[in-house]
Amino acid sequence: MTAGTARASRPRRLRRSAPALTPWAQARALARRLPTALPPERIPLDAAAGRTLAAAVVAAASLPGTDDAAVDGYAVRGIAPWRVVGRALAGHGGPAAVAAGEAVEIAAGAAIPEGTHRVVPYEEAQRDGDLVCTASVAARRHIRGTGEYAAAGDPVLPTGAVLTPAALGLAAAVGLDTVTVRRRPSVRLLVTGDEIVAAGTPPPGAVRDAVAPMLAPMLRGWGAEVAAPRYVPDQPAMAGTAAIAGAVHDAEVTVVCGASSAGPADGLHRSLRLLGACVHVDGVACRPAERQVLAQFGDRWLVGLPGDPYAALVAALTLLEPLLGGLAGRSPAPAAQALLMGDVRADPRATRLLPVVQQGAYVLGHATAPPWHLGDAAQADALAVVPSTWRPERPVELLALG
Ligand SMILES: Nc1nc2c(c(=O)[nH]1)N[C@H]1C(S)=C(S)[C@@H](COP(=O)(O)OP(=O)(O)OC[C@H]3O[C@@H](n4cnc5c(N)ncnc54)[C@H](O)[C@@H]3O)O[C@H]1N2
Ligand code: MOO
Repeated sequence: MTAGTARASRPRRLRRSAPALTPWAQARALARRLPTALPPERIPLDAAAGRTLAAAVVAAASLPGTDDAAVDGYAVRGIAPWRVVGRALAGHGGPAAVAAGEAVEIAAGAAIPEGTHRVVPYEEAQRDGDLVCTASVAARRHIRGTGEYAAAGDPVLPTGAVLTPAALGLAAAVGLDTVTVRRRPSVRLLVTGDEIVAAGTPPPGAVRDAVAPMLAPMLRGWGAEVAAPRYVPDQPAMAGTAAIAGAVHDAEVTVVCGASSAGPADGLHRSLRLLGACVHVDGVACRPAERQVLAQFGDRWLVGLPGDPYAALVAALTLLEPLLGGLAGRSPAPAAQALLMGDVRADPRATRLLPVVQQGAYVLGHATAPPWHLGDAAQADALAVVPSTWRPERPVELLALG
């Protein structure tokens, strides 16, 4: 078992009485900082979307690879008028050099013949037989210099960056077929509760699982490899402990939904004690989703989410998103901020997380969102983080809903 060394990360021993709550921002920071990034692997570009770079992308080729035309037109040398002596098409070469008073009709992307100093775009050129001239005295040369955007050997994307579609295009543009990324963390979700059904219309007394359908795509969006959820009964209690032991063995991150409170069927804490977990966070000072858990078994992690679906969403954004970011070695993105309008008040004892809708430069929040209902979150653009000290004129941080 690896215990954190910093004071803030020292694990708390599980107690029967209510443990002290970790402040929301501190819980997030711990989840981000405690894990060690997974090992790197080299993979093809077409498998790398959404992965995190474990090494900078370094240009193998200069971009552009040669001085080339930025527009279609005439590459010219000397003073107008110019006599057109040939054509240069991209990928096909053309006249290697021209003399003063000569021009080459050129396609965008074609290497410019030696000696030409400017490309006159078609729309600025007047052609008459072999001759071409221009009335434009524009200073733009319309020539891209070799390595103007990247020289071979230049880093073009830093370690920790997420490979977006544009980033993959850039890696290809500088001549790469593979990239070095972090291995994806594997995640197993355990959905607890005798009342929970995985599919169909729930009969009276049963509750349809709302958490696995919500969490699986979020986890994939955060770069995880997500195994099929397992449904775990509350009874017998050992079933939960065995399910957790199995999941911790199989996956880097185990997520337990429900059973995090102190009710008669809520066995998570008992299982953690039996399995010798190192508990870093046991309750977070936020509304909703106070009952969240972050625990460690060696290099394996467990996050406990409250069963109520909106509270589970809040807890996933509080602990799971930064934990997966830490395991993937991802550089934290700067937090989006906005001014918050609506009938909202801070809670003096906790950070509130509210679904908000974008309204121009502002976001609009509702006074409360009940922990058990996803109605507002399902139509929200983000969750706003409302600290206990918040005042209406202060911008709030926004958490993207994926
Ligand atoms: N004495 C107290 N009791 C409770 C408190 C409290 O402060 N004092 N807090 C309540 C709150 S708030 C929450 S949240 C729950 C957290 O409890 P658990 O994490 O143990 O969750 P469960 O009891 O298993 O379930 C709570 C609720 O959510 C429904 N649920 C569970 N899983 C799912 C799912 N996958 N999909 C949809 N709905 C789910 C479940 O049926 C319950 O209604 O503790 C309270 N108790
Ligand atoms: O505290 Mo519960 O975790 O909000 O719904």
